[in-house]
Amino acid sequence: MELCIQNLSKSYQGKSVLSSLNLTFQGGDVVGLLGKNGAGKSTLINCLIDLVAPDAGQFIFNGQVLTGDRLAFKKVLGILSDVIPPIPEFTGTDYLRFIGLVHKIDAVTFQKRSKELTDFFFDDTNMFNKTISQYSTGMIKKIGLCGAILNVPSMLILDEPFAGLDPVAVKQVIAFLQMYRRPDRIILIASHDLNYVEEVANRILVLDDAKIKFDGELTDFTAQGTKVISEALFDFLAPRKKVMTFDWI
Ligand SMILES: Nc1ncnc2c1ncn2[C@@H]1O[C@H](COP(=O)(O)OP(=O)(O)OP(=O)(O)O)[C@@H](O)[C@H]1O
Repeated sequence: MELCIQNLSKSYQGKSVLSSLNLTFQGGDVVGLLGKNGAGKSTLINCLIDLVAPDAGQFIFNGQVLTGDRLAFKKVLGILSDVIPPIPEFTGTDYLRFIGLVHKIDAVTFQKRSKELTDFFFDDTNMFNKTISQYSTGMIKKIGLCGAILNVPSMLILDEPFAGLDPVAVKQVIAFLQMYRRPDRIILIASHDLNYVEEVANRILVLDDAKIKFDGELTDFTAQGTKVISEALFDFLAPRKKVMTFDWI
């Protein structure tokens, strides 16, 4: 399992968000994608999952350049992103059934996977008969995660998976990801929840000024654990010092 991103560029209204990025993801990678608000993390993900057309660049999946509908790649993809939320008019059960149909998962396999996933992530299974429009933020995230995993994706992409989850749910997601990572799977997690990222990632990517500022092992990023991850990120991003001039406070 290998995905190469070559010379990926994207601008919005003349402002470069991604500038000639080159990256390779390999099986076993659990990547924490970090960066400030507006750094381009979601744009990178959206280009990767074919929601946003890049200005330039190509994706090479297992040696094949992805073109057209990229179906071979999408079949092995699992995505959790607020940009494509679970359909609010569906019940949780219907939503998972819909995902199962999209991936042509047979009925017996579907029953087993959906039951085991929902039993793991949810306490109150009565909710599955209610429409997703009645779910809380965390419940929407969890049903979205169940949907993302249903096809047992080789590439699992999670955009802000921890945002809106209570601490118990976060623990469940982390435990699940620790179970899910394998030498033949890639997990890409864009998140600001650095301590949670640290519990699952083995590789860190930092995006800043449309470029990759850091790409390496988590242990190198934190200088063999001598820095906490937030401090390490702070060092890379070196934010401008702003002078406080609130004379009205
Ligand atoms: N559809 C769009 N039209 C115009 N500009 C956009 C669009 N989508 C994103 N941008 C701009 O691209 C830049 C990167 O946005 P993006 O959402 O990728 O950042 P991010 O790193 O995911 O941020 P955050 O951490 O806040 O989620 C921002 O300046 C944003 O305003």
